[in-house]
Amino acid sequence: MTSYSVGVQPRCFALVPAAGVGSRSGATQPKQYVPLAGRALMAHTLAALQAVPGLDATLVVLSPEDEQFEQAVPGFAGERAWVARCGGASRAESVANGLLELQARGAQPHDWVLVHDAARCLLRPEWVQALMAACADDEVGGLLALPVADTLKDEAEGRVQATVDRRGKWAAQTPQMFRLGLLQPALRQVGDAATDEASAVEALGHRPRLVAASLENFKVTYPADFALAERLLRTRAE
Ligand SMILES: Nc1ccn([C@@H]2O[C@H](COP(=O)(O)OP(=O)(O)OP(=O)(O)O)[C@@H](O)[C@H]2O)c(=O)n1
Ligand SMILES: C[C@](O)(CO)[C@H](O)COP(=O)(O)O
Repeated sequence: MTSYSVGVQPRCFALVPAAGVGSRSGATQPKQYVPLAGRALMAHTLAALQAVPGLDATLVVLSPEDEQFEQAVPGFAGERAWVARCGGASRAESVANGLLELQARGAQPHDWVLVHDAARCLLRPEWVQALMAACADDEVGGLLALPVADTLKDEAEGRVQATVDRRGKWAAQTPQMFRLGLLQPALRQVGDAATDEASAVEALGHRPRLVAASLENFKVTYPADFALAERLLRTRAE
């Protein structure tokens, strides 16, 4: 594979896919705009990323039909905070379109891209820093993740088919951090089949690094997740 370790200092960009509709959330608007602890869910996510030292810029990828962002996250856009309404029909397409936007803004193949779900609003800057430190000298890159703590079941028609050996199993979170020059061809090859960036990179034969994060870095997905996220955000603010 291409060796990026010698020569120019890579830059680090955050790319936040935020073009989903939140169909599982039960909300009447895209879940990234649901108010939590005084501001839109996604405003918490972006504030955490903006507090990470060493991130050169953050790009938010919105749906082309989005009319809410500027009101929901006032004052976001700036020199190091970019917004593009180039979201696609799937998360993978939104990320791929975001990578093209980063390129158009000068990102180079050796630069790092940290893809983070807008819906993971409990992110802490120190977890991102831990990922960046772990991947800085890595050829491939890596992701935040959590070793599975529950017993895992395989299901068929509402009944247990089998108990799955959970040893060595991790639940993938975000950010997921890869070089632009690796992630772009990986997503191009795998397309919508990739539910995360790591699986696209894995499909090219690489083994991303796993960096342990926290249960708190969960993705708001189902109706009950909003109340949990709000409680945690309010506790942090105390
Ligand atoms: N076409 C899409 C679909 C998803 N996302 C983003 O990808 C992240 C993780 O996806 P998920 O939790 O699945 O969000 P939704 O697709 O909005 O939710 P659902 O699958 O319940 O509809 C979210 O921040 C979401 O906005 C995106 O940018 N473009
Ligand atoms: C990328 C991700 O957050 C890793 O857990 C997750 O796969 C995204 O959610 P989706 O439901 O697959 O879109």
